[in-house]
Amino acid sequence: LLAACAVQPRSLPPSSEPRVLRVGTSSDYPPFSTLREGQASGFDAELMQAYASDRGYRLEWVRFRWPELVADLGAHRFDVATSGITVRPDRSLTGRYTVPVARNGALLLLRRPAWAPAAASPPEEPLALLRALDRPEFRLAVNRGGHLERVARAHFHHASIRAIPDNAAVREALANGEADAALTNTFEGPRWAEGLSGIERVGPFTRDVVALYVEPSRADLAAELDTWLLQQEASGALERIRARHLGPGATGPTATPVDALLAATAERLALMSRVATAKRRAGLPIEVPAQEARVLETARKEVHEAAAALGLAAPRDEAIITFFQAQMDAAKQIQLRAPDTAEAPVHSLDGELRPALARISARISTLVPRVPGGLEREATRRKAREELASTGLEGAEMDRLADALVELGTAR
Ligand SMILES: O=C(O)C(=O)C[C@]1(C(=O)O)C=C[C@@H](O)C=C1
Repeated sequence: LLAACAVQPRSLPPSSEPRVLRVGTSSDYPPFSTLREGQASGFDAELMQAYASDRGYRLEWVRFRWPELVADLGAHRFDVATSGITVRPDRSLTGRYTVPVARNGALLLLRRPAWAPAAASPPEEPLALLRALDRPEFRLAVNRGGHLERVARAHFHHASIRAIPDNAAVREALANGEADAALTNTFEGPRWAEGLSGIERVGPFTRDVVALYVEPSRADLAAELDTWLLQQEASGALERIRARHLGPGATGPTATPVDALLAATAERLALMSRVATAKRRAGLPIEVPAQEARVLETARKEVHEAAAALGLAAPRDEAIITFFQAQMDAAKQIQLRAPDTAEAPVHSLDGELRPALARISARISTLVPRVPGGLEREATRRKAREELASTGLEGAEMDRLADALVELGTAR
């Protein structure tokens, strides 16, 4: 535990003790988080201090190391983790994400080795260049244990990957020539490239979403953070914090009902290859009508509760059911297409996967009554195709989800 960062609550009377919020931070990831002498700075610090001040918390910063993030959250070492945490299915199994706070993508900073193909004009397609570089003599540095190490291992099978526990040392390895390339992202990459010569930027070649990562039992905290983040996006305050710290690498807005619903849909679908694996191992069918009925009934109930709490009219039940049925029909398509790989991790359907799906569905339910009326169908379809691009859904399947989303705003 590191020194506390006291914030005077505005919303509590002066006599009452502010509630303590323990915030996990990697502290090594500018522009998100830097921690010096107990004082946090960066995007997360400003965001969380504004939240604490609005909602009457005193912040306590708790340092985590990337490889231990999931275990630390599971062990209740903090209430919420920040630090530019990418939404990823293995993390969805353990914690609760908030609505997204930023988007980004993986970027390779490359000092092209002599053996590599010469730079082409126009530049070669990023993924084709990555394939050409994937040879044993290619030395790639990456932060150990975080999202980017996964990206590195997914794209490079032959290269020599140096996974370094200290993020700052990753840039250093590129700077001093120990590595031919460093894998970074659109937030960090531009800073890392400053002062380095002969460096090319390759990508971005993934589309990722960043959110706050909440301890799984704290549904109350996750809902309060979501409400607050949606308000900050609507008022323009979140965009100003993004602009101050993240620059053009972060493409907002993200904390709107539509963006957040599409992000939740992508997060839900990203779990489906694991659901398919669990079912194959257990000899269970992909379609489980009894489970679908439970999901629909819970959704209907949760949407009505959320609408009542927000003082908003819920969409008609028919529109709620159509939207959630579209989620499950898409889920079944992804399961059908999921490759059967022997080394895929096997998770418990009832112990891990369905509880994780239920947490995401609960977030979807609180967003449904907030979907505005009058959404433009074609624009919503285009947005859905961007946000769901990596899910493996086909165009018509994404359109169906987009149309059901538009209907939520119309059917009141
Ligand atoms: O829980 C399951 O068995 C799943 O496969 C997930 C899911 C869903 O999307 O919630 C999808 C298809 C099934 O028919 C039931 C539910």
